[in-house]
Amino acid sequence: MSSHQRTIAHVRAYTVTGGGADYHDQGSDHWIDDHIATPMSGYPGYADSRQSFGINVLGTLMVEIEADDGTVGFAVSTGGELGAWIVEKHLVRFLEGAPVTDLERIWDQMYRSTLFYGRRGIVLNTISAIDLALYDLLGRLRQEPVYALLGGPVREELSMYATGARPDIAKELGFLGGKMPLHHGPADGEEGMEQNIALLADMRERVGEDFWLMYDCWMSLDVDYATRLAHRAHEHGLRWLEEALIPDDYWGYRQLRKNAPSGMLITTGEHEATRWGFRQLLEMGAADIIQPDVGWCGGITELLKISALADAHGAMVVPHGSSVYSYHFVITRTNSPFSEFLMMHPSAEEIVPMFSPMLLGEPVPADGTIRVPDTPGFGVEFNPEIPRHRPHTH
Ligand SMILES: C[C@H](O)[C@H](O)CC(=O)C(=O)O
Ligand SMILES: [Mg+2]
Repeated sequence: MSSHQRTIAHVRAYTVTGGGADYHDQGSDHWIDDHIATPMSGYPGYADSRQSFGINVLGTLMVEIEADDGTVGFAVSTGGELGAWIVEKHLVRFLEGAPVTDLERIWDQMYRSTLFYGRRGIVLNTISAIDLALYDLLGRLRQEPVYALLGGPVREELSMYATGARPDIAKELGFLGGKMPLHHGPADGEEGMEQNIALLADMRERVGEDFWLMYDCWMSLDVDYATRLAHRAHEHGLRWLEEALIPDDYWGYRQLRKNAPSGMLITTGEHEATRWGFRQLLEMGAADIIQPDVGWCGGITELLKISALADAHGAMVVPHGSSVYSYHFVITRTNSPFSEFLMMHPSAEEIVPMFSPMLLGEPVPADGTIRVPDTPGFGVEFNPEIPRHRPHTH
């Protein structure tokens, strides 16, 4: 029986804690929670740690989809118990009993039926996890890697940049660039600005002229501060300024892109979702690179549409994080020339798998490049030693 005749027999949703898809869910000594500037930095009680305001409250959502022959596909995203509830109590009705190849219809029904409480955020994370699990299932049924389902690779391997506290070590490890978290925003005044510039200058000194350095501002700035930072950082060869403003401020991004020094790229989009959100960014000329997260923007089904839109607007698509779920996509797109690797080692000094310890078989960069697994589906298994919990059933 060929895969289009197979149907979905069971859908199950689990929660998992401790790193993985909710990569902010780390120990307190991790670089990812070390006084990073955020939209909450103006509130003194929440400036030192992102966990203090709840960045890790969601946890990981794991969705498992079983076909009528017993083949199981799965995916993980950020979403935890809320996501599990949306799967089991609401969206499962569009899946069970349907042909496993009904990706477009299932996506459309999930999106339309949740419009009254969804459109982005946790609902789109959940829709993404289901869509990714369906792609994994389809790949397993057809015995093909997901990249083959998407039209095949346009290059042999992925070139990676590293996100973390140590671009100097990322350079030694062969990455093409290093993106650091910004530690100070408007609430830290001019002294904070000087510290931001001093860290960049120190890193530039360590890595030399040609290595890419970027700042990830995680939605923490305003247009004035971001413009001043961009011009100061330009003197130290900052390649791009990422997510400087809150995601809803499309007008601010448009202004910032106009204000930025020539040659500096303005990037954003990891907290944006769907073709309509990205249409807004692209039509307003708000970013040089868009950075959808395939686990949050609507899954592969939606990312294909976002990517086509970006291509027509002359913008690059460099997805945020997301490990294998991004890799299988990026390898098939000419307008996604490189990819992100989040350094999840606590001090960013060593390479560990991005969704560690949740996935088995997750590829890691060697000399700054990743070869995308050619095993069926996304090519990873859920680590059976990690406890998972099914909080709701249907
Ligand atoms: C480092 C950033 O603050 C965030 O944790 C990750 C991110 O935005 C990115 O990888 O991009
Ligand atoms: Mg970012």
